[in-house]
Amino acid sequence: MLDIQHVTFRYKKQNILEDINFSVKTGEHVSIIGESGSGKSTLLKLLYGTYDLNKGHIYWKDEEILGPKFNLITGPDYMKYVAQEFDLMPVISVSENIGAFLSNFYPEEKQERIKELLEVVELTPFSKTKVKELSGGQKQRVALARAIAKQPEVILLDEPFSHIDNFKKQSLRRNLFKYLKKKNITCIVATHDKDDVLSYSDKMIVLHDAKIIANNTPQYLYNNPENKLVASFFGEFNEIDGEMVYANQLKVVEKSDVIAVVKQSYYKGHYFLIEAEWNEEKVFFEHPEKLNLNQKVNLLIKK
Ligand SMILES: Nc1ncnc2c1ncn2[C@@H]1O[C@H](COP(=O)(O)OP(=O)(O)OP(=O)(O)O)[C@@H](O)[C@H]1O
Repeated sequence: MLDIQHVTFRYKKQNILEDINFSVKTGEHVSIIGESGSGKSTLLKLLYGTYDLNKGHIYWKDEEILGPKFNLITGPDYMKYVAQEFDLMPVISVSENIGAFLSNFYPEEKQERIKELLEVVELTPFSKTKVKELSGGQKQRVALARAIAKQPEVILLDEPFSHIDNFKKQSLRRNLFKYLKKKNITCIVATHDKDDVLSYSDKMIVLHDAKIIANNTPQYLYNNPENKLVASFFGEFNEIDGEMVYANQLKVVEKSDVIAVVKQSYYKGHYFLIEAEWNEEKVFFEHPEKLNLNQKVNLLIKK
């Protein structure tokens, strides 16, 4: 178990993280979300032992994770951290980068392992390409493969698919997260992308104003978004009488007391997102067809 106890951290005078407490069981997949600058990357760096804590403790099993005051080399050997800037060797090939930390005493096993990892990140055709000749997204995939090459007990991923195009992202995400679950690797992901969270995370931690404001399963937080920050992570929403109502929970009906005036229809593929005005406020709802400007519609919440 990874145990984070009363962690407080500041870069200069301002607390970036304040009294942070949570635990992650072995093999669990946890997402850290929050606005830009809320401290997600900093938290991953603290888990990796990059900085000394101002207060608190971090343990993996019975071992305390300590910062540079106590360790010459950052990062325990059972942990891997894939930062937003990947630290690869540009003039050697993709395969050589992935295999860089694998033992040369077992050359056949090493080649087998590299082959398996190339398949996980879908880079088999690039195995002999020099890393400096790859695109940003391809480099990110090499960094991910390299991080899991030696099978860490814990992997920390900072925006792991940020450079990867939508064509590849879905399958890569499935491959990687399935692989980590199969190998029982504990995984902590800092992300802005709900698709990283909804189908894969056991828990989701929300950071705001240096604190954890929610820590629960994605299903629970989706169904009970207590505040705007959580609701906005999952999609377009309205605040109606203090309650968060997703755009897909607001329906056009024959009769209701809520009469809104359509202002805009946005094409979204299998539906339109409609922006309308009600009581001089904007409301958003989903509708199967485009609606006309200034058309009046009756709305009802249906959860
Ligand atoms: N090395 C540093 N020195 C001083 N302040 C820093 C340093 N790194 C980050 N910060 C500040 O700490 C805060 C948290 O930054 P952090 O990178 O952890 O946020 P984040 O949630 O990961 O953001 P993003 O989603 O944009 O990646 C920000 O206000 C940032 O400016």
